[in-house]
Amino acid sequence: MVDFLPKVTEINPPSEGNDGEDNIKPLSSGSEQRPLKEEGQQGGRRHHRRLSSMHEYFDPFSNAEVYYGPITDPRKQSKIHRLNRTRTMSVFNKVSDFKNGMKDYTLKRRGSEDDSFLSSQGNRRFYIDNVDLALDELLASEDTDKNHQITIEDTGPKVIKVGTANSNGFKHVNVRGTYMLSNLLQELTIAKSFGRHQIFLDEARINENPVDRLSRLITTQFWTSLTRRVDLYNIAEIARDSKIDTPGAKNPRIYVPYNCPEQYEFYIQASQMNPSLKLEVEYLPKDITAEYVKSLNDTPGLLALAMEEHVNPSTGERSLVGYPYAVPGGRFNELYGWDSYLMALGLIESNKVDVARGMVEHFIFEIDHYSKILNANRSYYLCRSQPPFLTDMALLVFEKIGGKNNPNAIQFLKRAFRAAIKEYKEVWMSSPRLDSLTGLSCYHPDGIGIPPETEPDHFDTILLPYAEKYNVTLEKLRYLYNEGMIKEPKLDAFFLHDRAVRESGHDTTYRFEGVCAYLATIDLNSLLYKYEKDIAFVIKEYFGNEYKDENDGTVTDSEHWEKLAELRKTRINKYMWDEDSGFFFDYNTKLKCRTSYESATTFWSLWAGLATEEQAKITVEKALPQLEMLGGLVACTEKSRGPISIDRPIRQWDYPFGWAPHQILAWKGLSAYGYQQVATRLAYRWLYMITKSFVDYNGMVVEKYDVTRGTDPHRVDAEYGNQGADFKGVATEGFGWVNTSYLLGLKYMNNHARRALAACSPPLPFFNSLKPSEKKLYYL
Ligand SMILES: OC[C@H]1O[C@H](O[C@H]2O[C@H](CO)[C@@H](O)[C@H](O)[C@H]2O)[C@H](O)[C@@H](O)[C@@H]1O
Ligand SMILES: [Ca+2]
Repeated sequence: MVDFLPKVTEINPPSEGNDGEDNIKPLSSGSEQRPLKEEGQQGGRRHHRRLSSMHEYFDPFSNAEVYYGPITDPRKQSKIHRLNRTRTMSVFNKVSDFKNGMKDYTLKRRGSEDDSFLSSQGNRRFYIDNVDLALDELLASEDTDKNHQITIEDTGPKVIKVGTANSNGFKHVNVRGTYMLSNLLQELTIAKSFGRHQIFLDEARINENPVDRLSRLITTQFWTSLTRRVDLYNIAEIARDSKIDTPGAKNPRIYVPYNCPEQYEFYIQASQMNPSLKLEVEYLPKDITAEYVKSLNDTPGLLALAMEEHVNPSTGERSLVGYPYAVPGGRFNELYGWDSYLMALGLIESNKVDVARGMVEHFIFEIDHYSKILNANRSYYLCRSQPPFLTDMALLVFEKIGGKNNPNAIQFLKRAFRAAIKEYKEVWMSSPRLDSLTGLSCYHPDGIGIPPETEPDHFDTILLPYAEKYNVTLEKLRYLYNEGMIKEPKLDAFFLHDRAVRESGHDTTYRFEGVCAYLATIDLNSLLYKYEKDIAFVIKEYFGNEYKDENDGTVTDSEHWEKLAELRKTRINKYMWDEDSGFFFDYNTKLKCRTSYESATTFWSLWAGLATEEQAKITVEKALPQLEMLGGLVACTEKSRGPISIDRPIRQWDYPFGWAPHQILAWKGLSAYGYQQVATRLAYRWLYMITKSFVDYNGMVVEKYDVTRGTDPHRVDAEYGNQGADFKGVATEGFGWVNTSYLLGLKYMNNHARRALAACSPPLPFFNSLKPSEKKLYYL
């Protein structure tokens, strides 16, 4: 057996005195210096292990489970593995000041850093003997604003001493700067979460190129943290929801479709196995009405999703287990509609096809049992959907699981397209979402009352005049209105549109306020065009060009769907295209006029492939300059958004905020029309912003960014704030669609751009520094 631990070598006691600089805090390996001992070793003789050889065995960038797993635990190594090689050790003559606990040092001389450390040529390691104490010391010294993160806003010394592995922690070196210190904080926090008290830490791990570090974390850690897979033991945890705070929301609850008795049994079994978790299991009725959904507002619950049967190979026992899926992150701890598509793109990029596939399975289940792809699988989302992407998602997964050469993949594709056709017809091409005059579709979900998942004060400005009118508190007003005890048609209209806004995924924006349900948006109609084209393709290729719809008995062929797509394209051009501005605008079906709100979703026409070459050119020439900001595409122009005031608060899907879905769809659309260089330029901007806040703000990756801010773009004080910013010590999830955008954006970057990103080179200086031939790569 190979031995992984260096041989224990006897050393002289370290000398008194400081090996470092003035006033630099040492990151203690204990208030008392505790050299590593052999397990079972008697006190008295101090031993020193030479540790640097472990590099040959441990990848500094391995996953946390490995890096902080038992094999690297200094306390366990003697039991597990030892290195079978020895090497001459440094011998230290001084006793470290660490034994005096943390204190300020007086610089005695400078050439005191661990020489072997300095000469170790990149294979440098730290040894931290007391992770808890080191964390406390690091935070006490560097987290001056006490938010458990080390950021550029902290005003600490920005340098701390860390013991070297070669010296068994007796000698130390300086770790400097926000980025390294915050990475140190992150690593210590992770080590602690693995129950580790002592660690070896490669310098390379906390000094890693930030582009590499972030993409590594997304691929190996963030997706894992965001992935859920229901089983008998975790359902109570998965069902928990931080969004609703009513007494009836205290216990976790799962709602099961009326015709899924196996699932009902499964959840009952789960609740009986651990009664202390108080999991409540309820059947849903066959007919799910808006009235019924409203009646669940105070007793919200998770909605059951697709499960597969597992057979235990040794016992033959059968059990259900959920298909895996990813949640967006932050407070959004359930399966979402369009987030799932956007995450699937990144998951596939990270070779996590099973999760992407699982989400398609869930969508098929949702269409079958809830008659739509849900906004998300919580009871309060039962009436509304989100932007539809199922056909593209299914095709992407299909290709990854073997495509036309795999009969199972073909079956999967057919099931997904049957569901998508049902969704297309029954959700998007039926009343109330279909506008029969134009033949275009609107976001227009059913529902009653105030959406319960929103932040409590979100509607205060709207509700206040009514509270005054009825001389009641806002809370009372909400109750009276939700229970239908007061009738206010204007509020009804407001909430009809508000629900539509939420169905659009763009909650909220002044583009949609008070009007959304009547708008045939360029977003939705581009997506439906893509559905029609994809359905035409799949019917031709995989259904023998004849599709019999079991639900309505119709038989259609590819040509039929091509015609539908052409028709929609004609209508979009007629009602939405504005050549003067270069935008596709939404069409107001009530007022029968085109709107003029300039939105980044105009690029969805390119993503779907419905714009002409000429329209794409005009879009690039005219619309793009209105939307291109420091950090990429902004959601809408400042002009369209209009002035902001106390009575007209800022909305998160408006200027100055930028969102990953807008970037991703625009990059793809532009590339498809030959504007790959424009996509590259936009991607550089977006990645720069993400990388910079990752570096400056303790590894933070958030839901959305202020694309006009150079310094702290993650700071978004709109509506429910920014998701992903609120963590202690280490961010473990990122945010789903931003994770994807980072991985996809990097595909546009050459080595030069990657290096510039790693150096956080701002877009303009970077673009200006390029040679003319290089500028072309960015359409400059
Ligand atoms: O709770 C308020 C709203 O939150 C969701 O919207 C936002 O997060 C979603 C998940 O990332 C995302 O799909 C959506 O585009 C965001 O605006 C939710 O979807 C809304 O229905 C909800 O009211
Ligand atoms: Ca801080």
